[in-house]
Amino acid sequence: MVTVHSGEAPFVVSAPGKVIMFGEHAVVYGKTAIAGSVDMRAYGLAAPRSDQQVRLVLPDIGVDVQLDATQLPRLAAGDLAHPGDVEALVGQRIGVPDGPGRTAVLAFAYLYGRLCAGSGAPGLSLCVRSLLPVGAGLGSSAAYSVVLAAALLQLGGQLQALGATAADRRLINEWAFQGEQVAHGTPSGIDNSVATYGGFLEYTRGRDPLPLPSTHALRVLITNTNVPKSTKALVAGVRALRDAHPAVVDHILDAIHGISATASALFQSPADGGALERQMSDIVRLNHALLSALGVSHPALERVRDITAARHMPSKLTGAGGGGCALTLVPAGAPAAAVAAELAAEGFCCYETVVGGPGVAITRTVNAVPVAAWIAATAAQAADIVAGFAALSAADIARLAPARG
Ligand SMILES: Nc1ncnc2c1ncn2[C@@H]1O[C@H](COP(=O)(O)OP(=O)(O)OP(=O)(O)O)[C@@H](O)[C@H]1O
Ligand SMILES: C[C@@](O)(CCO)CC(=O)[O-]
Ligand SMILES: [Mg+2]
Repeated sequence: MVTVHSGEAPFVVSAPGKVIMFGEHAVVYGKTAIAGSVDMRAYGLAAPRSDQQVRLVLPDIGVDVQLDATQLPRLAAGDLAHPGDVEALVGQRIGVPDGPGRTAVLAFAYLYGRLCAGSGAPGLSLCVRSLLPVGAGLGSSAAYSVVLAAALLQLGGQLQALGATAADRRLINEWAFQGEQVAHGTPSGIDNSVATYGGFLEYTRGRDPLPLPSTHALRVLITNTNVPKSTKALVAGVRALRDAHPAVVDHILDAIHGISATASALFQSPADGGALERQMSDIVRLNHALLSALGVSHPALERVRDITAARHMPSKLTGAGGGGCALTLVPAGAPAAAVAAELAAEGFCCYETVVGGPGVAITRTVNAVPVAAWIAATAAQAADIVAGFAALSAADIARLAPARG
């Protein structure tokens, strides 16, 4: 039987991962990138509690920590001025264990410290599960960060309408960006923006992300080459090439900007599906060729490209390159399953997904049934609501996603 903590009713927050469609690397130099949300999401169950205990459960990465809310320090804006500040302020104070979950716990403790800590701080149990692969370039850290920010803002009564208003989204995005900063230091902000707003975004550093009012949902195949990559090293490699050959590399970056501008116009155009697919195919091929010229492709990414090109499906690397993921456009009627099988036979992992789905969402009900009762019915053997949520199958977790608009 699932027990519910007293106080406010439990709620579920979810946020999508991202795929960069066009403009990676060039975005570092102030050029425009286009990214979209994928239909794989992170899901957080927030169960408010009245005993001032704070429990964070992250089953995907083996974290289950319980902290006394009065132990968690209240943090101020300047506390994230230097990398390592959060580590010093929070990590040592509350004794966060070393290991792969350390960053995730620190990001939570930082956001709780900024948004909730202090006298009368609310207690909660928060369990986050994700259907996104971790560290594969699909923005799992940003989806996690958006879930944290939205849950804590909701708990603190700072959202107007369960994250649905423009002001709510702006607030969630701002705080999620800070969560990403705890983890990464200097993220561009594109990942948390997509996880918050969903859909397609036009993103240029230093400007507000521009949601593209697209009516075209795109079917794509995302292939994880499973080749580990270092975003930092790849970005540094492009910088070294640009320093050595500015006159050449700046033209490549400008050309990539032109691709993003073309894509932005296409997403907003009333072009029919066929015309859109033809033009998108051209710019996918061009963008990959330009990224390859910048030295950020990899033999595994070229292999994905060759296999899909043979079936008339264009691919490009997505994210930093050097391994990680490739993005393949799936035109209507294309044999996606056959290509996915061929790619899987080479040891790659494929996900077919639709780009451009909903952003952050907070819900208190599942098909009109209160979250707690739905979890109780779905995970009947679990001892409490968090254990129930942790026990849900991936298919059940996916049922908590908002419907496409
Ligand atoms: N399911 C999850 N549970 C808890 N923490 C998670 C989860 N998914 C991601 N994270 C956090 O995000 C980190 C991985 O983020 P990282 O930025 O390295 O990869 P990514 O976001 O998947 O890829 P990219 O940033 O290149 O798109 C994890 O170490 C953890 O801190
Ligand atoms: C390579 C890059 O453009 C995208 C990595 O996902 C780096 C960045 O934008 O911070
Ligand atoms: Mg990330």
